[in-house]
Amino acid sequence: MSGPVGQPVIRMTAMPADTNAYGDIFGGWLMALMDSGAGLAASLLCRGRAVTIAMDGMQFHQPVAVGDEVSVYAEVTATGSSSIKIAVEAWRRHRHEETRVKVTEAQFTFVAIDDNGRPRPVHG
Ligand SMILES: CCCCCCCCCCCCCCCC(=O)SCCNC(=O)CCNC(=O)[C@H](O)C(C)(C)COP(=O)(O)OP(=O)(O)OC[C@H]1O[C@@H](n2cnc3c(N)ncnc32)[C@H](O)[C@@H]1OP(=O)(O)O
Repeated sequence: MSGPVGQPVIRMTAMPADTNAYGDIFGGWLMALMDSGAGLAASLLCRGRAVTIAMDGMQFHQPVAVGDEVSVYAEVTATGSSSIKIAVEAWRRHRHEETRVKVTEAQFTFVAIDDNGRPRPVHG
């Protein structure tokens, strides 16, 4: 299996407070982590504020367990006038092992915005 896309942007340990009633880590926790990671990539590229406008193709391949190391990777795949498309993946690693497994992926679209919350050019 090939490795993660792009650059590492966030690394966290999954904690008991992040679980659902069955003891699995909430999908929403992973989505929030991925959104934050994509936001870092978007803000760096546009050198300012950027907001999420779309999240497409979210796939949860495998569950995440309490204690796992969860790493988020992001890669800018395209830019428009004000929009930025970012491929994001989350990978888990059991804290006692080296093997990493991709658990989640999605395509995020961010829009660079100005001080009035309106779209602005990504570059400039
Ligand atoms: C320095 C100290 C700071 C401290 C601070 C720290 C902060 C540390 C936290 C950071 C955390 C960040 C990561 C979380 C980021 C959120 O959680 S953001 C919150 C959730 N998102 C929102 O609230 C956004 C709500 N939406 C909006 O405000 C408006 O839709 C927008 C984004 C301003 C866009 O306005 P609009 O009139 O719809 O714009 P429009 O011109 O039609 O389209 C703009 C672009 O979006 C594209 N687009 C429109 N719809 C779609 C769609 N469905 N799919 C794909 N593309 C689309 C268009 O094609 C266009 O692209 P370009 O051709 O310009 O490239």
